Amino acid sequence: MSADDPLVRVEDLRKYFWENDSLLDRLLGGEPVPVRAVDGVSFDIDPGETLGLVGESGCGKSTTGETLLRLQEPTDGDVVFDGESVYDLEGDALTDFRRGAQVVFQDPFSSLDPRMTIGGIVTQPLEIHDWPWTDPGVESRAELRTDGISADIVSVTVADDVDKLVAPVDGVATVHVTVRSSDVAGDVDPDERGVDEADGVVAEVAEDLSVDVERGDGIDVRVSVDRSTKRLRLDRARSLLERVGLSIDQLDRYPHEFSGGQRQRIGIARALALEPEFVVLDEPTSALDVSVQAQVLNLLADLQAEFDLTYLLISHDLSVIRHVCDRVAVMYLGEIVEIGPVDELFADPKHPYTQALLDSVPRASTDERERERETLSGDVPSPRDPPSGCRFRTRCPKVIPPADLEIDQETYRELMTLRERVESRDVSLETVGDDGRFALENGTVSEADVDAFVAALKDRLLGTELPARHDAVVTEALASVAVGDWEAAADRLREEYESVCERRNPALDADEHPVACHLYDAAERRDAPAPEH
Ligand SMILES: Nc1ncnc2c1ncn2[C@@H]1O[C@H](COP(=O)(O)OP(=O)(O)OP(=O)(O)O)[C@@H](O)[C@H]1O
Repeated sequence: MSADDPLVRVEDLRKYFWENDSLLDRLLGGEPVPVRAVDGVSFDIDPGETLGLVGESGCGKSTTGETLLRLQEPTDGDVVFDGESVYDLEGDALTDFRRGAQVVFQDPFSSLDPRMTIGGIVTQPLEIHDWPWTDPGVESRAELRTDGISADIVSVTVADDVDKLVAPVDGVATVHVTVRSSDVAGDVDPDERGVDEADGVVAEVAEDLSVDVERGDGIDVRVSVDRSTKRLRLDRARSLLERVGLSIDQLDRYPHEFSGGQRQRIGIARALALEPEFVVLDEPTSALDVSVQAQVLNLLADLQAEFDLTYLLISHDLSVIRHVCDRVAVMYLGEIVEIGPVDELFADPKHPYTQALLDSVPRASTDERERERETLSGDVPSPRDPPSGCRFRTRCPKVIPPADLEIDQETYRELMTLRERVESRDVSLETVGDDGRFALENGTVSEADVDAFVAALKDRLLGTELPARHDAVVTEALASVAVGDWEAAADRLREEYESVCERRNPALDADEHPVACHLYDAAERRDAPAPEH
């Protein structure tokens, strides 16, 4: 892996779920229909970077995080971590990946085992991964400094297993030893680990190791790890808890004795226990009080700087993303629709979905406040049966009308919603008109009633009066509905109003700040309203 390579590369990742097919589906014997939770997602995360993944609930964010950590097996695609395909890893290489890539879950209440003490929770990954590790191939070495004593008479022995506590560089674990005469060293606490005094000589070791000094013909210094494995693990848990802002005398307490924010700190300490390079933060602050959220986000930022961490931050909350991320990927129904640097994406959101999401966040600047406001209405469609073409088109306030259709966006949106309802037969004919005015037989009104029925139906389904041309098309389509021919109605409306957005799924363009929307592809832009917002 070269210095410019991303730490994580996600390539056309797909994760489909089949297991939720209902009994009815199975009885009807149709082909199983998968939930396409993640449907062809690609992005990179550079070392030290925080990439945000944002979108409404159910868009596939958590499934993306879990699949790229190999907590779920992918349906297709690849994830390359540190230059190697995650799904090809086996044995030690897989164990190393499990150590190096960790997760912090949303809910600190359910992600901590209530029967375990905090000490047990934070030391558990250390036990599972048999920490501390020592490698017989690693050479142990001392770097000696002396003060008031000649280095020639000092001999230092370093135990082979100091790599348990000293990270080796290029196969060498180096410990830093200082030997001074007591005159220059001043007072020494003999109980402190890492310091020893004998016959007017003080030896100190900079790392978290033990040191013994003896004076005979010369000065003999021995550096070792003199604690049991259990002790080392508890010491590490203590220092981690301290680092995340908890008191070290809380090791024997249970999760229910802590607040939500403290529990999330415990979850973070657990995730960092094995010194990972990469952490997926899945809604790390969503379950917390607003007052605590910023503290936890600041802690995560401090830890990232201190330990060179790379983050994927999953959140539905754009204000959290803005606070922490370098870049952000916007996800809708299993796909990435826009990805770019966080400042650019907030100042100049391109995709109508991103624009709509941003409209739900309080504005920071007047410029942004003055942007045309669009609201995001309706629910995310089912990932079992996503809309054809652009998946956002059923809710998009900027869906592109056919080129020859002179129509304002509001009217077009209304007609597209009408089409959706006709296509899914989501119109109750029984309740049209005044009570009992129209008698329906087999879902059909009598021929004499068709005109009145269509007028009443139009009143019900449309908020505004349509221009004559469109009124004629809708009247024709609804007349088919009145006689039970839903297919003819749907065909008539499609023939007139079909959008490029439903014919083709736009791909992310190759821009610095890529977006997947037909408003931005050159061919469509000629016909479409300008994409400004
Ligand atoms: N094990 C599963 N079996 C079947 N469907 C699943 C499974 N896990 C997730 N899904 C479905 O996959 C889609 C994506 O879910 P996912 O949890 O990844 O979305 P999300 O964006 O993280 O939402 P949230 O913020 O609510 O967790 C949803 O429709 C969800 O119901």
